Amino acid sequence: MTALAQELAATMRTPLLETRGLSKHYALQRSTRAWFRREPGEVLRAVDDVSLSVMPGRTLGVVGETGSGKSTLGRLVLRLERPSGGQVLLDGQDVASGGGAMSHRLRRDVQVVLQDPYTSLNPHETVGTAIGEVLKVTGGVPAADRPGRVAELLDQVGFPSGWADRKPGQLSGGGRQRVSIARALAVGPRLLVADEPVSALDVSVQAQVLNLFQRLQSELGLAYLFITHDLAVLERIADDVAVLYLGRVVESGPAAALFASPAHPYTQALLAAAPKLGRRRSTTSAVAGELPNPITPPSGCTFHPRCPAAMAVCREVVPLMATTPAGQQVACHLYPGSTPTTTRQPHLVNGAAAVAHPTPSPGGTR
Ligand SMILES: Nc1ncnc2c1ncn2[C@@H]1O[C@H](COP(=O)(O)OP(=O)(O)OP(=O)(O)O)[C@@H](O)[C@H]1O
Repeated sequence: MTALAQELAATMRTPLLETRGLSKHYALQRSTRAWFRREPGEVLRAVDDVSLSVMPGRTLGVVGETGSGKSTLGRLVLRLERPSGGQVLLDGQDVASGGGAMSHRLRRDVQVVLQDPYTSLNPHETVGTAIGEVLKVTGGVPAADRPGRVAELLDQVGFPSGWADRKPGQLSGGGRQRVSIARALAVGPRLLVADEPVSALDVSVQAQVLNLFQRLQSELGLAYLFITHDLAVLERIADDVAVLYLGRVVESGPAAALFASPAHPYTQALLAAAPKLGRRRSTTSAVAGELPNPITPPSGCTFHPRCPAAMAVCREVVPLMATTPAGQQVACHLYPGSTPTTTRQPHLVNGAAAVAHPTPSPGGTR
């Protein structure tokens, strides 16, 4: 193998983006603490010890009910919030210890597409101006070349170049989402963090925008961290999936294995309730029982009060990640390897220090 081929092979094995034991714990306000009878120092664990990786050119889907920590995870990856613990790595390098150069690289390499592009688009500005502004700020494209580059970007997202003169109000929801994708592409990213990018769209338009994401991935080699509450969307677009419940990953693995044989009872319930893409379903919880208050999470496995397979151990002990025969990682006492040995149990009562981590799977998530 030539040196170049070896370097290329190593690049393909290194995750573009990785989180290791990433956590975000929010301090509780004094009044909230008093109301819920929590002690000073107790926190809301929005994201708790999450380890994931996104390989170049692949899509990692993150799914979970409202309040499971998906958006917080996205903000942590984008460094819009500081983590309480753990690391975010870009090409294997810790972004927190990489100084200004690393922050600059993160801003260039990782861009975001949000659910509601209206909030980020100026209603008085034309589409062309909105995209041109990004080219101006990020540099690299001389002023004279910007209109041509804007036309190219509009073409890439499926717009006629004549639409550069339109304003956001003259576009449909799908059209505005295309503009926000074009703006993200203007920076030249390698990864898009897409936070519920199709949730606000009509079902017919959802499919078109997902097609666009897929086409851009194959044309530009983009990777996606695709955040959604809707498993049907991930079935269409994800290579790997991580399922979040109350801030923790309960199952992850290759999408094909996870959809064929979901291992965790929570994933099974989400999947049973998920419609096929193209049929609208309510955004209220699809899983029996209510999502517990994250300020007072259940002990042991936090899913146990809603779990049809709950056992006594589930009320007491936080499950470790185990590997299923099909290759998923799952944190559930139903699987050998998830229940820690008695010598380790003192560390594993919910709310205590970090739980041991599995080693990365070659599939991209863990
Ligand atoms: N700035 C904050 N301060 C305190 N708590 C927060 C803050 N941001 C988020 N949370 C809490 O963290 C938890 C996770 O919220 P997050 O928005 O990440 O979930 P989500 O899965 O994205 O939900 P949704 O689908 O509704 O956006 C929730 O309990 C939320 O109330």
